[in-house]
Amino acid sequence: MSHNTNPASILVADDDPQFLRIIEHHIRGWGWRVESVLDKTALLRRLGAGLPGLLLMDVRFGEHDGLEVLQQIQKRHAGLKVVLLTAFGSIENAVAAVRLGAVDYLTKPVDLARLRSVVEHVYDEPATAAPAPGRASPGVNGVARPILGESRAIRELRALTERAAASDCTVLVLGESGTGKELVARALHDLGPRRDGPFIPLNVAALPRELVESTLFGHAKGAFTGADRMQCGCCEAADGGTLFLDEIGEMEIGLQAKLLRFLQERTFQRVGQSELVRVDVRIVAATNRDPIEQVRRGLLREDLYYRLNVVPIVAPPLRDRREDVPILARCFIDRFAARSGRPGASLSDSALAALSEQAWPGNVRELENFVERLAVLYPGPVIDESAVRAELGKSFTAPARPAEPEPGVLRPIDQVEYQAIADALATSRGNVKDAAQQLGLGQATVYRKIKKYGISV
Ligand SMILES: Nc1ncnc2c1ncn2[C@@H]1O[C@H](COP(=O)(O)OP(=O)(O)OP(=O)(O)O)[C@@H](O)[C@H]1O
Repeated sequence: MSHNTNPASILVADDDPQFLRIIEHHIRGWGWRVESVLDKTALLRRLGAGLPGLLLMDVRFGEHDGLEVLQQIQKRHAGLKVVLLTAFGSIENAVAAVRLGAVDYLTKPVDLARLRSVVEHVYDEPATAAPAPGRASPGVNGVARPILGESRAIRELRALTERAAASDCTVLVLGESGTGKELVARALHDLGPRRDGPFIPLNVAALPRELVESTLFGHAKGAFTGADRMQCGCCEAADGGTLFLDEIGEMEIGLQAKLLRFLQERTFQRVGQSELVRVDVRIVAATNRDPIEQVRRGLLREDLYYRLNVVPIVAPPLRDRREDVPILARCFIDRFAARSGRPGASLSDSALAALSEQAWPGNVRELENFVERLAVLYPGPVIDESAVRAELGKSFTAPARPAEPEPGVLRPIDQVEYQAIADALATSRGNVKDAAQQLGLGQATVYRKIKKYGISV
């Protein structure tokens, strides 16, 4: 069946109206058009009227099994891009979804930063920047999400990423938060021999510690309370593809020993099972900490570090390659404009120069968020230097806060944490390093919380 495609829209299918409201709000805020459907009949009807650019669908969809629905709609609408939402920890569904042709999966509760990056990855047009001259293969700039920049550091990073992709070796991606480590990991997958296999990211820091092992290796039925059936983990999900272990520095030292064994032998045991499972997986790991310092402090096993560090790739901070700021900012404004149906929006040369002066402690992610904020707040066709300066000059503005509680009234810990972080960022005028110092937390932790609560700096 052929249909009109409306590539500028995202369709969300979930039977929870409250979830839909929240998710729609965020997706719309990032500039895409979004619609939602609450049941299978509405979904099929909606797809019959024209295909969205992307369908986000819950694996448990009313009384229907989302995987069956996925199969049905893929038969009718070949080429429709689907991202499945699965319950926390039910990685098995994710495996099945990817095998059935879903382009990616997300676990619920949805991490908004990850949702956004998945949607962007699936959605945005490839190669905004021209490929480097003389490159024969599509190369890093020909993949769905190009690594942009023309600074020497970025050109070297691209060349190294392409070479490492071809070799299938284990790669450790290092760099501060927001420098593009996940982008490099995806490029390694997309350009390598496993590109047709799954790319399975696992953010170690985003999981409660006690769930990391079973999410990674799966578990047997009855392995722990609530394990009512056997489940596969990310290692199995990534069979034939790439497993991306993000924030590896946060993994518990005991589990690091098991990961090491897996790296050496490519076999592992599901939690609660003695049987060995063998898979064929490429490992890419990333950390925003200094691994040598972590080893020195006894937080990262030295033998694991050497195993992972076969090819290190360092993503440089944006402040060391300011010449890339205009290229990135132009791409972000084009992308945002295209998504939100406002083609033609641009940044003046002096606006770009003003952006290039900044240090961007949150790196490319911070620049991306800032440019989007400009695009939303200054709808004229050309955003000029005064707009940039006005926004830069504003002290950090916290998003609408929850109402102040009565003294002595207990609040959920998330709310307390949110408030503390928002306050620290307000006092430090958005400087994450200072805020982290005030809070007695590591910078990486503060960035993670900023992502978690969707705070804009
Ligand atoms: N060189 C680049 N070209 C284009 N986009 C980039 C580049 N570097 C980073 N980005 C964009 O910046 C955002 C952050 O990048 P990414 O998530 O890869 O960073 P990260 O280093 O993995 O961050 P974290 O350590 O916080 O997980 C993403 O939206 C990514 O697409």
